[in-house]
Amino acid sequence: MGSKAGCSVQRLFYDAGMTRLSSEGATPAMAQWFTLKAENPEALLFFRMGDFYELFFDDAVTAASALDIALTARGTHGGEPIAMCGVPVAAAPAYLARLIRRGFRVAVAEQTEAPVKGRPSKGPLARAVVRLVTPGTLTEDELLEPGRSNLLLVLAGGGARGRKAKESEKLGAAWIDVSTGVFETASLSPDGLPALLGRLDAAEILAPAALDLADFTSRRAPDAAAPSVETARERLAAAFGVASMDAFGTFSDEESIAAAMAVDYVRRTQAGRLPRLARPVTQNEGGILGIDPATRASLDLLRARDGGTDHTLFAAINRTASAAGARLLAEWLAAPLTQPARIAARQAAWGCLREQAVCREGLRAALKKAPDIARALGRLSVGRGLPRDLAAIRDGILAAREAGSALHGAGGLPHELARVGAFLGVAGGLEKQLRQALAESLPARLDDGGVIAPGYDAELDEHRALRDDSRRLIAAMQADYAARYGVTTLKIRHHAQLGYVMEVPVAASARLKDRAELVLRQGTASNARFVTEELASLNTRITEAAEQATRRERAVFGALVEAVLAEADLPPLAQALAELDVFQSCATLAAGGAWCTPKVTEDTEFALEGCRHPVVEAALPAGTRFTPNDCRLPPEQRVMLLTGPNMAGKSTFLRQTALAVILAQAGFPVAAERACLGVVDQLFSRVGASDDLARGRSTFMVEMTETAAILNQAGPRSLVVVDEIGRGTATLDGLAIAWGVLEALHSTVRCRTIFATHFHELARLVDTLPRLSLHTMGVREWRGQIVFLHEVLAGTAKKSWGVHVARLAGVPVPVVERAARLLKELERAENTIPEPLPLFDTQKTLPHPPENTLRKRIMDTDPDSLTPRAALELLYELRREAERMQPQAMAGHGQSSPETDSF
Ligand SMILES: Nc1ncnc2c1ncn2[C@@H]1O[C@H](COP(=O)(O)OP(=O)(O)OP(=O)(O)O)[C@@H](O)[C@H]1O
Repeated sequence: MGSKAGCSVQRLFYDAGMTRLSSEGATPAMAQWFTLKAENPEALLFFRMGDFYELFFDDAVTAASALDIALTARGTHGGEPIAMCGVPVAAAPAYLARLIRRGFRVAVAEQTEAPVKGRPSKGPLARAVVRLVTPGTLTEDELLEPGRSNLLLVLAGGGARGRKAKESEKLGAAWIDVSTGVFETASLSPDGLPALLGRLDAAEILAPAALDLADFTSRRAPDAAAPSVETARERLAAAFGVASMDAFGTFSDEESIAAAMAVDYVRRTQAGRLPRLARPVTQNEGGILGIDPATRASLDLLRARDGGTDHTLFAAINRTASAAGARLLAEWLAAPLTQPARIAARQAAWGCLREQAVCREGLRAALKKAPDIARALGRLSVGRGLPRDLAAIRDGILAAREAGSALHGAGGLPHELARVGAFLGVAGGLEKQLRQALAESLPARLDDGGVIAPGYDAELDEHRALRDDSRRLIAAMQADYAARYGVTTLKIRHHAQLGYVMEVPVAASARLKDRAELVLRQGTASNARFVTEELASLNTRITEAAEQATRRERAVFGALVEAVLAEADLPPLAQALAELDVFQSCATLAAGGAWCTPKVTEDTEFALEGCRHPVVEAALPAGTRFTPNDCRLPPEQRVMLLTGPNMAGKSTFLRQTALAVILAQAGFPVAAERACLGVVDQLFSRVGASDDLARGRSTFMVEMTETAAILNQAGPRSLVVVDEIGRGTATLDGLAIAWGVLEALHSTVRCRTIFATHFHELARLVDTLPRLSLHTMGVREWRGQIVFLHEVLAGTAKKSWGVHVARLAGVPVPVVERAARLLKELERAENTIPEPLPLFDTQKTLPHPPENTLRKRIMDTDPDSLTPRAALELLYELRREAERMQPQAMAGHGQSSPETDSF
């Protein structure tokens, strides 16, 4: 959602377009348009005219282009034609969805007054904006993804009141899912903002202009003024009908301001009506595993790097049976826990179901039938409820009861299951009432009639009988008139303006023109239409009966909605069903075999046995087996240096280790034979190149910024998995950087680390870094080719096999051959430097001047006192110096050979 393109179009359009227009000289209807547009300058205005929503001026130009619909003109304003386009009301949801997905906001202006028949109107019908549709405040099924939350996030602080954000300044965050009523808040430091943004993946973000939203900038909502903390607390208390917010917990000042702004924004988008919101729950920042956006992006948790959802961790583990269950699974996967006790409680819940196949199947069957109670409640609470939403509540309560019977068949339930199980039998009275009230076959909309079952409401039955009786009267009257006037083809029809009329063919009408009781009202080429006093009175009776039936049906529907909204047990029931679905999903996954229950502890152990990458495993071609690997990072060897050829499976190994942590701490099964993990507080994964050219940062700059973030933020309880640090720059600079980073992770940050690299020189660090272990990806050479074993073994890779991989990838043969020869040459040159490095021999390659300080340093160095690192550093300095002093000689390396010329 929220494409950058969409937003820039929008911004351009508001800046350049609307502000220069004046309503002077507008027709009354256009004056109305100007008023409504001025109230909603940041939105496209859908202006209801009959059966169409029309858009005018720049709104029309923008919408026509975004929706690929015809742009026309209607009348003039200020001497210029008024641009116009429109969408039929019946098709509006699909058009709205397209606009919202492109990041637009849409204000829907309806006619709030009905035209009165027979009374000419004095001016345009009254219109008002009844809804501001924005990406983060949706309730309609057509506009929402069933299995994903749709959040509005509001941030306060960090300059909310004109101050510049300071490192120490706390931010307040509040997020609401209008479609389900979820309302949560958090207080966080500015450092924690990227992780929160990545975790929530909000559809729309209201934030002070001073706050950098990085990759989420395109989801920014128009700025809004922040209230004072006193006003914020008063508004929140009023919204929830309590004397003070203290009743709900302790909220920081900024948290209260963010929460009040969120409530205000939602109220504004719903045209003054506040949807049913759960009371705000403050989230403890420390209770959730910190995963920054770059880590999320590199791990394909909920969305893959290609933007799809198929090849994701979520898709690999999802066995939920309901949309609400899928939403909660995604939420828990995005926010793994850090308290072993809470993790163990989730494990116990699904562990019990894994052992009880019959109960599990019963639950799945019941949950499959459970409609989305939370979203139905959300729509009903903002007055957009449909007949099917009431049916969803009825069927949801029933499905919950069925799930309850299946669950209680299991016996000896662990605490979490017993807790959710307690809600499954509630709201029986409401279910019975809805069962009696709703017709068997429901129309799509309330206005279509026939929602309430016959026999449920006596008054409604009475109006309906009268209305239906009148229909029988019409049939009788038609037969009577046909006989009386001797016209067998005579029909009594309803006409929009004339009401009921007697319609006869023109040929027969001549005979009737002298009948005094018949008044000719309309003639067409083929028919003549007459009215009579009898027909007029019938008209009144039928219209009144039908109107009364409609009114009464609406009232009964409204009363049912009230009853549903008053049922306090429904929101916890919906939550219980979702949780139960997540537990059964985990149990179903684990029961399929090959997934284990990890042991999550308070210490810093780390042992994965037979671990797999579930997404790579699922994508392997048929007949190919995934090779499981162990990963041990005990405190005494917590840093693993992993070398190995390209394509050997390093990235897969790194990612599967990070995914195992996420799954384990979300309380889910892990794709391994055994797992014992000391809880991780922050996870940093940098696997695979990325760049951010849109924000003016090169691949190397992104790599270094992310490396800096890891070194600044990681702590002893963190897990860092990094791949090819230093790859984006010159080899020697890259090696030097990788070297320094590895040392810092080992000795300063002291976190569990897997460091994958092609700089085999780093293996020498094992002599100086006591907690470093060396591992490599196994390969076998066979007839000049390499076979990847995908096994992680002790040791260091001898070479990178990059040229072989280039051949496999289809790089033209002459290039591969030339590369192979060059490689040999380079290796020979490298091998002329035996251990310990005889730096003194190379001095003769150095041109003098005698004042060359590097040369002097080399001359002064005692080779026996040289550590490998110091030796290497000197060597690299030496090489750089040589490059600088002998540009001509170095350039010779790049001269083309006959092979390359012929290529
Ligand atoms: N454990 C495994 N079992 C089976 N196949 C694997 C395994 N690990 C990786 N593969 C296969 O090998 C391919 C390459 O793996 P991966 O990208 O992890 O290699 P790499 O060493 O990181 O390569 P590079 O250094 O070029 O990035 C994967 O797409 C997958 O098909």
